[in-house]
Amino acid sequence: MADQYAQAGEGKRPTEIPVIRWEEPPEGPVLVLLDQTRLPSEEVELVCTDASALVEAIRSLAVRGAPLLGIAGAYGVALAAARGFDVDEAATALAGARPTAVNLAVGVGRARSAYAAALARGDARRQAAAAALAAARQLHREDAEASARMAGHGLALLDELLPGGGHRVLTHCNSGSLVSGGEGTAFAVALAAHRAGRLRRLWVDETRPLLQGSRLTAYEAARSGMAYTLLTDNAAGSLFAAGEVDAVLIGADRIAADGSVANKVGSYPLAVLARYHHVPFIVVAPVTTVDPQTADGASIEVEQRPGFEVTEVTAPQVQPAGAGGGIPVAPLGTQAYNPAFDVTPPELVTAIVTEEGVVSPVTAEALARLCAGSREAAMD
Ligand SMILES: CSC[C@@H](O)[C@@H](O)C(=O)COP(=O)(O)O
Repeated sequence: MADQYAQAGEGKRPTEIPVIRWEEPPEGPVLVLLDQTRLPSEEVELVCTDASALVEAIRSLAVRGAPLLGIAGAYGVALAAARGFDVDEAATALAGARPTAVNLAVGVGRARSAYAAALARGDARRQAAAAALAAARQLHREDAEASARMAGHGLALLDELLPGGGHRVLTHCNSGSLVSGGEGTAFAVALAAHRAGRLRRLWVDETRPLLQGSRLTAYEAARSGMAYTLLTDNAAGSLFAAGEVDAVLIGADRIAADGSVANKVGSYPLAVLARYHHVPFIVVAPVTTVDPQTADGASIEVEQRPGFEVTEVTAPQVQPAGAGGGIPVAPLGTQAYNPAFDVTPPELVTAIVTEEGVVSPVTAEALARLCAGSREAAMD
């Protein structure tokens, strides 16, 4: 089956411009983002001069994906501080821009605490702003390191679970370098397998309604030179039934204390399919995505997105037609159910791979031990 699919790409960098960067032109500091809503057609930068522009970029998914949201949130606080805005107000707006990915609140909290601690020890506002920026840069570096370590642990796990090699991996949404300071979470594992010569194929779910799979993951896969194939989300069942999937690799937006995993809507059905077909369902996420304050899956707030994302197809090239500015694909006035995420219970998750190691089987106790170990290491 594999031979009929075309292989694209020749090992290029994932994008020509960085996904996020801080700059200090003479007019004042700015946060420059790769506008992910414009991919794959074009790589366009979005320049944020204040936190409210960043809040809008987060809501519109110009910047997205749990780890990157954390990094962006931290830089957003630094931006507000550097430009003399009310830092608490900016931090509250940023942390609330999207509710499900816990990394956003974690990143905002890290920079805000650094700012507050600097003021508390008597630093001037300018120095406190520098402390917030240092915290954002630190988080950015840590995420890159975590990403490399997750890739190593994840590949070792794949090799252990699938000793025959030639892995055929299915992924959903986008979890590569577009969501990270490094090469990402789940996608980074697939990339490590590709580089080690052990990835036979990456199956890429298109990920309706906003197409993070086809627009972003396929983009990254093509540029990496790996063998990949795009499928509609509803084709996954027949792919499993045909015996073409050896493992599922996905990221996470929030992992509750009991091991329930919130990720892009469509992840839970894949977990059910994987269980039925005896295929490992592996979640790859940094420890910052584990939220000990959220007890279980039912306590995770799932972001509800506007219905027009389902009732219209949008693209930068099309002229406004419906409420969201896209081409209607449903009768005008149709109501849509559009949760951005779903929650997979821990019993359907084979393993959670973090930079600190692998949790399998997934239990509240094992997760708590992992998080406690990571906190201790951070304090050393
Ligand atoms: C490390 S990526 C994990 C998740 O953030 C990713 O799978 C995802 O669901 C992103 O959703 P998005 O709505 O595009 O921000």
